[in-house]
Amino acid sequence: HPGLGFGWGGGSGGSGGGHGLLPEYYLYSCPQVNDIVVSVLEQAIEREPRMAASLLRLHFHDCFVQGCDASVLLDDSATIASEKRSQPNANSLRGFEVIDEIKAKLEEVCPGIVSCADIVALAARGSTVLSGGPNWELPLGRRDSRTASLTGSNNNIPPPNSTIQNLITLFQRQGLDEADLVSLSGGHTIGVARCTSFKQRLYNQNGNNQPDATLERNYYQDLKTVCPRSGGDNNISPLDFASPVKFDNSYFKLILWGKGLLTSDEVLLTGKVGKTMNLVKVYAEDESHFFQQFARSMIKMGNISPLIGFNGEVRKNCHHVN
Ligand code: HEM
Ligand SMILES: [Ca+2]
Ligand SMILES: [Ca+2]
Repeated sequence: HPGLGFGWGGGSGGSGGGHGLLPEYYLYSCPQVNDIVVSVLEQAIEREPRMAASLLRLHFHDCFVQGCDASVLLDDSATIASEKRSQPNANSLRGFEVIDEIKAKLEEVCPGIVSCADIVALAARGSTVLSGGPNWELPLGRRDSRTASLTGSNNNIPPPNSTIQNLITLFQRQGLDEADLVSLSGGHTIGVARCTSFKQRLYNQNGNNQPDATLERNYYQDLKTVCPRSGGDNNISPLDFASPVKFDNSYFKLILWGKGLLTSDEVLLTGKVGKTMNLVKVYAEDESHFFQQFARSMIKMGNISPLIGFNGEVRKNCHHVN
C-alpha cells in the first residue's frame, strides 16, 4: 500500500535517509517485484547485451530531470512536452520496450502497485548486477510524475564535450559531489556512444581543426575509421572497448591510457581537478573500491527528489499519466 511511505523529502541529495523511500516498500504489496524485473531483464539482456547499459542510462536521465519520477517515460501529449525529444535523449535513449514489458507483467501480478519510477530504478540495479557489477539495497516507493520537462532534460544532463567544471556544477545541482561524478561516470564501463557524441574530439576539439591532444594515438586512428569527418554520425563505438558488456573497472584503466571515448570521460583525469584525477587512479587500481562507491552513489542518485506520499501517482501505463 502506498501509505507505507510518507513525509516530504524536500530537496535533493544529502547523504542520510532515503527521503521516505524504503527497501521493503513492496514487501507485502508486491513481494515478487524484483524477481519479475530480473527475469525480464535476463531475457532482454540475453537478446541484446547492450540493453543493460541502455537501462542504466535511462535511470540517470530520469533522475537528473525533476528527480527519479519516470518523467523521462512520458510521451508527447496535449499537456506533455516529452523529454524523449531533448538533445541528450533524441535518437539515443533506449530501453522503453523493456520497461513496458516489466510494467505489463507487474500489472498482472500486483495491479496499480509498482510505479514506473521504481521499475526504472530496479532495472538499473538489475542491469548492473547482471553485467557483473555491484548489488545494493535499493530504497523504493517513488511515485510517478504527472509532468515532464523538456527544457530540464536539455539543461540538466551534461553534454559529452563538458569541461570538468561543467560536470561538477551539473552534478552539484543534483546534490552529487565529485566522488559521485567519478564513480557514476564509471557507468560507461558498459554500452556505446554514437559518432556524433565524440566526433569533435577527432577533428576539431578546440576550434583549431586539431584532434584532442589527450587522445592516445592508436585509439585516435581507430576511432577515425568508425567516425569519419563527414557522415556516419550514428555509427557507434563502445565507451569501454576493453569490456563493453562487462561491468568492471576497465573504464578507468582506459582513461589512464588516454583511451576514454568522450571528453567528459577523459577530463575526469586531465581536467586539473585533483579530487577527480585521484579517484580515477584509485578506481583503476582497486575495483572493489569503485564498486562500493558506485553502489553508494547510485543510491544517492536514486534518492533525488522522489515523489512520495500523496504526491504524484502510480501510472497504469508508463507512457501516459492516468
Ligand atoms: C558525467 C556525465 C555524463 C555524460 C557527459 C554522459 C554522456 C553520455 C553520452 C554522450 C552517451 C552516448 C549517447 C549516444 O551517443 O547516443 C552516454 C552513454 C551512456 N551513459 Fe552516460 N554520461 C554521463 C554520465 C552517466 C551516468 C551517471 C551514467 C549511469 C550511472 C551513465 C550511463 C551511460 C551508459 C550505460 C551509456 C551507454 C548507453 C547505451 O549503450 O545504450 N552516464 N553517456
Ligand atoms: Ca525525472
Ligand atoms: Ca567494462
